Amino acid sequence: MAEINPPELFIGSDAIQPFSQEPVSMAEQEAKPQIILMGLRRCGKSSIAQVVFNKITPNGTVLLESTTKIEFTDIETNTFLHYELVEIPGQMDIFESTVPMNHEGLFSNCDAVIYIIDCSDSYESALPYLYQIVTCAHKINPKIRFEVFIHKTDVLRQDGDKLAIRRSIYYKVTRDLQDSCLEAVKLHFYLTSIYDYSIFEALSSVVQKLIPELPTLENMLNLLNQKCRIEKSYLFDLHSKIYIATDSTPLDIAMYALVSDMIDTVLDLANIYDSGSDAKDANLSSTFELNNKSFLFLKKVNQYLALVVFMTGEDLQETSGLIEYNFYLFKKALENVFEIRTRKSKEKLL
Ligand SMILES: Nc1nc2c(ncn2[C@@H]2O[C@H](COP(=O)(O)OP(=O)(O)OP(=O)(O)O)[C@@H](O)[C@H]2O)c(=O)[nH]1
Repeated sequence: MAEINPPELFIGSDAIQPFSQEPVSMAEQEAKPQIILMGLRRCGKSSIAQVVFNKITPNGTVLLESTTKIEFTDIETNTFLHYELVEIPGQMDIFESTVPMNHEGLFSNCDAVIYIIDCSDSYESALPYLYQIVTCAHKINPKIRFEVFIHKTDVLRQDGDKLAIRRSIYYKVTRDLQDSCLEAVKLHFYLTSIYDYSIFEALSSVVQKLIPELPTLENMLNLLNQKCRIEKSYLFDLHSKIYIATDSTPLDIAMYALVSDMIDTVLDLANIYDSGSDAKDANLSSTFELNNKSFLFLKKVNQYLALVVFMTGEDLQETSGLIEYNFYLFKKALENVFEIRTRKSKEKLL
């Protein structure tokens, strides 16, 4: 199978092939990755899905009714991110034989399990079910990744309390797995809440792992940073506000919050002044000037994705030409990566 080489970036567009977005076939759709959302009753599964993907306000989730059957949601929000979210109701024990879809079928096709623990309740009661899921799912499909969201952290006032709970859960879970000789199974822990940006950040980390081109995208963003003296850059999915890639510098949650607010503002304004023309929409860009000569610059790269960068100490008037040119090359390179992906998945199906 041909390897994906990083596209030739920032040296001119001659080497880059034109972008073609062809319809996805049935077989390709079936191959999409699957993420399972699990946890005890009322831990917050539906709320997370509704807030992130359906734009319900966090307060609006208070009235959500308990889920009674397994829910499958196809999430295709951009060219790189197409997966299925499967929500298992908290009242359903998937290890019971009466459940409509048995756990073997469930885990054998799944890429990641997100297990949600309500830390506002007695979180220890959620640990035996987590242990049961990890041991069983790992046996059926050793490739599954386990992501644990320690959720509703907004109810904990002190950062110290959040870290103490995380430490305690981590310690108990790893000890139980070690006792079962399963220390090789790695779990990732996140502190989340729908009342702040932590849930978007955690989901970004989870879904990024589903994108095989992630190292290439990271490389491209690193190169862009170098060429334009950018401090931080993100490739955002505009619909869900999940970022599908960022450069290799450390992530700052305050910066993420700022970028996220910027996207909301720009999209709201774009909706108000929308001319209805696709061409205008595709060229959408915006600059926010912050304190101390720093800037946030957003530019749409296609219908779903936007590149957002943070710069300090630059005179934007002077550098705007350089940025525009490199953004253009970035966009072309991205199209190239997507084309390689489409070609590879077609080859796989032959
Ligand atoms: N404080 C706080 N409450 C939350 C958060 N996320 C969800 N909730 C609340 O938790 C309650 C239960 O949320 P659901 O999303 O219905 O829980 P669920 O896991 O889907 O429940 P089942 O369908 O019974 O499995 C709701 O009242 C939500 O408003 C959060 O981050 N913080």
